[in-house]
Amino acid sequence: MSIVTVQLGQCGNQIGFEVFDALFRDSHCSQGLCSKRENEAYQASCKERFFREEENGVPVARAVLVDMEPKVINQTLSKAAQSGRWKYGQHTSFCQKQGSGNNWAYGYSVHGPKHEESIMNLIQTEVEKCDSLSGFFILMSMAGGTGSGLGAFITQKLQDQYSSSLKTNQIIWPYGTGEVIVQNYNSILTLSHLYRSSDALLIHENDAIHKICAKRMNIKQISFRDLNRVLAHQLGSVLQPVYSEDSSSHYRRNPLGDLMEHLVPHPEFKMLGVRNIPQMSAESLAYNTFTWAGLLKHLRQMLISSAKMEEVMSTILMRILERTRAESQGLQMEEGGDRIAPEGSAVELGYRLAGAAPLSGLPPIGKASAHKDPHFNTSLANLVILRGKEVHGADVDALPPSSLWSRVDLLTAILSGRLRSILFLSSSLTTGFKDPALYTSWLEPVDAFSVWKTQRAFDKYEKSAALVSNSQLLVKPLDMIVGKAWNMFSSKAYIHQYTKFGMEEEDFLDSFTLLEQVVASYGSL
Ligand SMILES: Nc1nc2c(ncn2[C@@H]2O[C@H](COP(=O)(O)OP(=O)(O)OP(=O)(O)O)[C@@H](O)[C@H]2O)c(=O)[nH]1
Repeated sequence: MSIVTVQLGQCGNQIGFEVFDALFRDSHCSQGLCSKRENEAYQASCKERFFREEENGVPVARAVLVDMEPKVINQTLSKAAQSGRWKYGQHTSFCQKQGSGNNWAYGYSVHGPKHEESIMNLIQTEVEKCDSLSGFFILMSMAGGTGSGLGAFITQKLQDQYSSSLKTNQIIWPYGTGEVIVQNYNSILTLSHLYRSSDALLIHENDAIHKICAKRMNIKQISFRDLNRVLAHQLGSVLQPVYSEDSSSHYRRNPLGDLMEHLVPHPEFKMLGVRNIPQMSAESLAYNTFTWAGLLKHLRQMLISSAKMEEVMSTILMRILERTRAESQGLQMEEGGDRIAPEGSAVELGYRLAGAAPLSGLPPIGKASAHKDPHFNTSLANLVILRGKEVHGADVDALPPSSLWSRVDLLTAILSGRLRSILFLSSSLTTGFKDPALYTSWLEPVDAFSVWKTQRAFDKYEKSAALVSNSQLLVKPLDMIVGKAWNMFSSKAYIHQYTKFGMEEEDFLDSFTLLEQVVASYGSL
């Protein structure tokens, strides 16, 4: 079955190019470490999913490109054509002369209705070229204007027009430092709208990807292109063909359906995060060898410790700086000089840490995110995908105790007070990813955890492991974004920029309500 990808805005188009390039390069690389027959089957399956054949034999991406400015689309089309490996179709892009100026309302309420017909026609033409449609993969940022606003609009239209096809949105969470003052408004509007019309949100945080570029890839001057390559690798490690459970010679046929079946057991929970290892520079890779036990140990550690405190803290500090900057520019973000932050939210915590005055003013929001233990990450569903040499010997059920919890880990955990994690780990040295303590009580681990394996190696890695997780990992960043947007909304800052394009304050309130519910639902796992 095939996937039609819709790339929207600067971010969606730039990432889209890297994803198709990564998929193509991997499926044609000579280091698949498997038989020729197997490699051919893998290539054919990848092609069926993401590419169609054109008359001259050059594979064409099953994609539609949309932006309101021509520059990025032109660059994307020509980069693909110049690669000589694959290209985009001739009449698969739509662009205009003027972007959305980072205004979600402009993308959603102006560009959306105006260009709906043209964009939906392009998508329909692409759908008609698929023998069998698995669904739509929609790439966009959460915080700009076109990708986020128009992307939310188009996802809604896809839901109306193709209600029985799956829609997965890959969305980019903005840097916490804040590139644009209204990014939190755009973000909550995007998330709340997608929550209504999409089946799953595959979320990547720019901060987290940036960190991978700096620490694991050892890149000094990090560009969007670097970020996008890391992202494309992560997405490829999830989306490339994998054997089905009942057969180790046939690839799964329904890529989006299979993901959804294993990861989204309830429509209230549709935020998915991706982790994968190893991901490192070619130089480092040459000096490293990996065992399945070691890779699984690290993947499991990434899952159980939310370990996001430093990111949270830096975001809080940036928020305080942002606020100071806004105030010095005469922007009254909060009434009467009172510090108004959602009680229990990270912003409030930031004020407390900064020694600020007690809170006042607003009804609490995001309260439900007061987790039992802020360091522990409970999952609803996890999927581990293993690719490479001797994969059938990789045991996800029983990790050797020595590989689970090193002394350094233990010391770090004790120092950081992760008591529940320590107790949990010490009681579960042999239960791997199927430990009931990892999951919410209303799902049996056997239903909540899946593992897919394939011996065909991915990219340049002899062995690699990816984890797609529907868990509490994103609750903290979500709570922060909702809290920041609420702070601005309470003083009506910049609201006129949205209402002048037809939005109402009620729309914001609906978004807050929906996302509060999401935070509360994940918080109660
Ligand atoms: N990872 C990644 N993030 C990007 C890229 N380009 C932009 N972003 C992020 O996307 C957000 C801005 O969205 P854009 O896609 O640039 O905006 P747009 O959708 O084109 O909307 P307008 O510019 O308002 O027309 C910010 O959070 C950026 O950090 C990219 O190539 N890669």
